Amino acid sequence: MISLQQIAVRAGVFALDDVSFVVPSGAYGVLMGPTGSGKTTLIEVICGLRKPAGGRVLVNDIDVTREPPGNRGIGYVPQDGAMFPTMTVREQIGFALRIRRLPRTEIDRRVDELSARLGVAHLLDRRPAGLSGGERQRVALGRALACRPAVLLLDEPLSALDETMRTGMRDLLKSVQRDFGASILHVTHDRSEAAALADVLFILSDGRVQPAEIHKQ
Ligand SMILES: Nc1ncnc2c1ncn2[C@@H]1O[C@H](COP(=O)(O)OP(=O)(O)OP(=O)(O)O)[C@@H](O)[C@H]1O
Repeated sequence: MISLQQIAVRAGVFALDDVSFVVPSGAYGVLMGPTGSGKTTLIEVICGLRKPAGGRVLVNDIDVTREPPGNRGIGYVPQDGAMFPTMTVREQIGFALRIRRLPRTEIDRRVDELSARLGVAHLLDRRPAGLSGGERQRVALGRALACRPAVLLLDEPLSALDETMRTGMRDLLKSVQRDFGASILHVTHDRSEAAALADVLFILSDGRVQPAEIHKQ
């Protein structure tokens, strides 16, 4: 469960004053809204990269508003996939596990399992420069899932992909929701993507988040 309660946030002259919404436990939430409406800003507040001026962020009923990003039980896939250029795919996926000082054998076991699940096992020794957009997104997803987060935040994860890859990645995201049991919040501009994926849909516009109907196609 992800719950935002009366969040206020400032980014330069941009401000949101009173944003509240809930993605229920295990649900796939989609957040839509015009360019510049503050979707990424809200995602950054949820994962702890941006400090809110007021309000609370709850993950599975626990107030994480003052917790550092690594203590929130949240996996984050940023808009550009943001890879570390010098690390191999194995190192990227295992990164958060090394920070948590898990034993080497456990890290290798989890990375092997995840990379097989996400279809990137053949890429483990490669570096990001040679990866396609779809491969990068799968690796970024693996890195976010490695710590078995309660919540997964996805900022426009399909926007750089062509139609075929997009369909494959949509199916993968739905199966990740099923298999990992995480609550998901996915930001997109694409209505058909929202309709295909969302259990709950929210629109951010003029500083307000409102629930919206999902028109399944
Ligand atoms: N560090 C900053 N300094 C000044 N303004 C900022 C900063 N970060 C974000 N903003 C502004 O906050 C507003 C919201 O930006 P944000 O990236 O959250 O929008 P968005 O809804 O994710 O947009 P898009 O759909 O284009 O990705 C924008 O007007 C942006 O210019």
